[in-house]
Amino acid sequence: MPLLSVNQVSHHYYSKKDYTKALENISFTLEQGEFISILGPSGCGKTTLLSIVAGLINPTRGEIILDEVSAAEPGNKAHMGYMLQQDYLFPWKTIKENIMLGPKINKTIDNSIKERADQMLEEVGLQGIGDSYPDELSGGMRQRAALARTLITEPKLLLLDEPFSALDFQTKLRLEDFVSQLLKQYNKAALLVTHDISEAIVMSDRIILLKPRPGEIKQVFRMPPELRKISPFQARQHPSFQAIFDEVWKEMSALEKY
Ligand SMILES: Nc1ncnc2c1ncn2[C@@H]1O[C@H](COP(=O)(O)OP(=O)(O)OP(=O)(O)O)[C@@H](O)[C@H]1O
Repeated sequence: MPLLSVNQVSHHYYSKKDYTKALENISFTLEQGEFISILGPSGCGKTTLLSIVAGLINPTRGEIILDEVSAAEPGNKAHMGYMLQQDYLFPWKTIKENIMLGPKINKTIDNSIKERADQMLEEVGLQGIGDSYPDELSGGMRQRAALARTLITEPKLLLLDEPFSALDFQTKLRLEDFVSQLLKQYNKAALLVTHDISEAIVMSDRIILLKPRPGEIKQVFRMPPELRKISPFQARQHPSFQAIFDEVWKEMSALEKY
C-alpha cells in the first residue's frame, strides 16, 4: 500500500455570487522514500492541494488515504511535517525551544527530547547555536532550524511549500542538497510545491504538472534515474538535465494559454 493516496480530489472555493474550481479530479500515490514535486503556474491549486493532504482543509470531493499505521490513529497528524516559505520560528523563543515545540504540543517532552533536539541541531549543522534567538541567524540557518523542528517529530511524510524560494540563490542550492541528502538518509517521502522547474527536476523522482482553471493534472514526468543518484547541485550540471528541462518547460509554457 502506498504511503499516501490522493483519490479523485476536487476542491471548489465558494463566494456569495460565484465559485472557483481550484482542483478537479486529482489522483496520484506517493511511496515511502519517494519525492514528488507539484509544479504549475500561479493559481493552479498547488497550495490548496498541499493543505488538503495536510488535513488543513477538507476537499469538496475525493479522499486522502495514508498508510495503515496512520489510518489506525485518526486525527494524529504527527506523521506529517510541514515546511513553508517562511520559517515561522517564534522570535521570543530560542532555537532549541523552537525545535522542541512539536514534542511539547504532543506532550512528549522529556530529557530524551532535549537530547534529540541537540542531535537535530547537529544534524542540520547548527550545533552550538541552540541558545540563540531566530533574529540572530541568517535566512538559510533559520530554514535549517525550521527543518530540525519539522524532523524532530519524525514525520513519515514531509510537505514542503516553496521552502527555498525566499532564500538567495547560493543558500537555496546548498539547502536543496542538504534536504535531499537528509531525506534519502532517512528514507522519507516528500511532496514539494514549487513553480521552479529546475528545483523540481533536481529534487524529485516524479513531477506532477498542474494546469490552472480548474487545477487538473496536465502531465506526470518521471525523472531520469541517473539524476536521482547524485545531489541536486550535481544534477543541475548533468548532461540529462537540459533535455528534461526543455521538455517540462515546453509543457509549462503551453499552460500560459489557460
Ligand atoms: N481561500 C480562498 N478563497 C477563494 N479562492 C481561493 C482561496 N484560496 C485559493 N483560491 C483560488 O483557488 C485557486 C488555486 O489557488 P492556490 O493558492 O491553491 O494556487 P497556487 O498554485 O498555490 O498559487 P500560487 O503559486 O500563486 O501560490 C486560485 O484561483 C485562487 O484564487
